[in-house]
Amino acid sequence: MGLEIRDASVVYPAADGRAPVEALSRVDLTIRPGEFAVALGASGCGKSTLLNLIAGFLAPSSGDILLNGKPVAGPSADRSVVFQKHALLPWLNVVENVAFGLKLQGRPRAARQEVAEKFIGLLGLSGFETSPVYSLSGGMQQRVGIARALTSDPKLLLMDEPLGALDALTREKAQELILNIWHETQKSVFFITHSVEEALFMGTKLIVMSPRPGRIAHVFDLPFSKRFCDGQSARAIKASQDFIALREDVLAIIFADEEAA
Ligand SMILES: Nc1ncnc2c1ncn2[C@@H]1O[C@H](COP(=O)(O)OP(=O)(O)OP(=O)(O)O)[C@@H](O)[C@H]1O
Repeated sequence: MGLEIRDASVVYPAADGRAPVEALSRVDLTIRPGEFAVALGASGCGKSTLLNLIAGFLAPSSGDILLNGKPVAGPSADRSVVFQKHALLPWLNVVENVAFGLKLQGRPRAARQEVAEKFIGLLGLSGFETSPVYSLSGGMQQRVGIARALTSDPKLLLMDEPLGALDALTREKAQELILNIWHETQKSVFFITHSVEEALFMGTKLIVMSPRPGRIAHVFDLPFSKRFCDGQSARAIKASQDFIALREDVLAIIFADEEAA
């Protein structure tokens, strides 16, 4: 059943003498179990607002957000969020950061340790358990943030430009790592990016959004992440004819939307 958004709109009220902002207008979206949905679009088209709705940080002005048929009434452990700025606790080490949510839930120390070790291994951070997080590279810190998000075993992983601050090479490696984890854990994902290439490579569903008012303008099914999980190399996929053709089509759509706005 997964996540279902029905005719959802968000209006931020007028403030400081400015007019109200229609950040999202009449959005319909379904994210099925195991689906990797990627939202792409110009700045201000409502991507983060959509993520905040799904996370339960924000209620829609109208419409419905349903998870497995039940209305989303606020944040919950079944939806974990990874932000661009990883929001780690700098005075704690890697394992303490990864286990932090479990500690808040009151899980016993041994159980916390076991779950944290599992995800530290999955994210390729073994050997760094006791390192203070400030001593790690940006890419490693982001992996700590992803490991922490996975510890609550969320049904849906929400990622707001998680790789935006990484250098190009680290970013490509992180894309592959996230796809491998997605494939292994079969989670549903909602992922925001500004990179067309990243969106096409990672998603099974591409949501192209337009601004003023923010809305879903186009939805595409994507085959490329499945090819990666079936063993094709990321470079070969990104250099393939159909990938390049779709990348150009999507860029043309985004530029046309920009000019029309
Ligand atoms: N709390 C708020 N109060 C008023 N307006 C807001 C608020 N948050 C966002 N907005 C406005 O709503 C619109 C959508 O913002 P949102 O952050 O969702 O877009 P975005 O696509 O995520 O942008 P970006 O890519 O720059 O992060 C923008 O016009 C923004 O200025």
